[in-house]
Amino acid sequence: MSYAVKEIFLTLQGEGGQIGRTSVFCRFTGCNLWSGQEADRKDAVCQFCDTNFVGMDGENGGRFPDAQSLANAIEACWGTIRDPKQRFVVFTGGEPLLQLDKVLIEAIKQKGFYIAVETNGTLPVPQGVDWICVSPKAGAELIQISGDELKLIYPQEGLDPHRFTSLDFTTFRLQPKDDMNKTEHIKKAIKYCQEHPLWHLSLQTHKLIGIP
Ligand SMILES: C[S@@+](CC[C@H](N)C(=O)[O-])C[C@H]1O[C@@H](n2cnc3c(N)ncnc32)[C@H](O)[C@@H]1O
Ligand SMILES: Nc1nc2[nH]cc(C(=O)O)c2c(=O)[nH]1
Ligand code: SF4
Ligand SMILES: [Mg+2]
Repeated sequence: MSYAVKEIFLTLQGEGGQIGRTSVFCRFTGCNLWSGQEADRKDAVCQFCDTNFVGMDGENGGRFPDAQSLANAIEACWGTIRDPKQRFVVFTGGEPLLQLDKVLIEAIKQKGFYIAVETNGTLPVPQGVDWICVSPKAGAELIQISGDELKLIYPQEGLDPHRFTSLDFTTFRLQPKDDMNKTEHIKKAIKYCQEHPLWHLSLQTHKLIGIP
């Protein structure tokens, strides 16, 4: 199978339980909850997306003919100066589970990478992923009901965080929705966490420090 990739870049994981960790981000093209076109946003299942996942024109993006060529590109992005024992890749998108498969996971594992995924939870995570972050979306059926973190964007109309607390996740995080009312959403998320301490606040720290 070939893989459509928007971009591959080195950064720090900005969100959630692996925050601050040097990471290669592999952002796949395409999503099942929005076309990525602004004209379609208001009719999309997921309407608050902060990401451009359309096309293959980003840094190191392109159509990779097979798992080996994509694994090689991810390895090259980690580079030779960084400790190979710390190799860490985050598969995101778009929706990575539309493309991330066992063959790619195996090729990446061969290179000694710890594998994390950021998913909307509408598709099952294949075996072999080391860190599963699920971010459910109002109006989309949740299929992946276990993982390392459930990261709920807050607030979402019609989504009560309580609905998820019996699921098999190690940690539960609320991430304030980044839009024109961000300040208000941060306040609301803080209040919710303080009243429901199962939930921990997750901030998008890469945006605070101006890295991708
Ligand atoms: C761009 S998504 C890609 C992965 C996957 N499609 C998903 O939704 O989880 C990466 C992360 O950013 C979060 N996110 C997207 N738009 C956001 C926004 N406006 N404010 C805060 N978090 C956002 C998502 O919920 C997800 O946790
Ligand atoms: N630095 C950084 N951390 C992130 N964590 C999740 C992200 C994503 O878009 O999936 C993201 C991102 O886009 N950049
Ligand atoms: S599901 Fe994820 S990638 Fe798709 S539109 Fe929503 S936040 Fe963006
Ligand atoms: Mg992002």
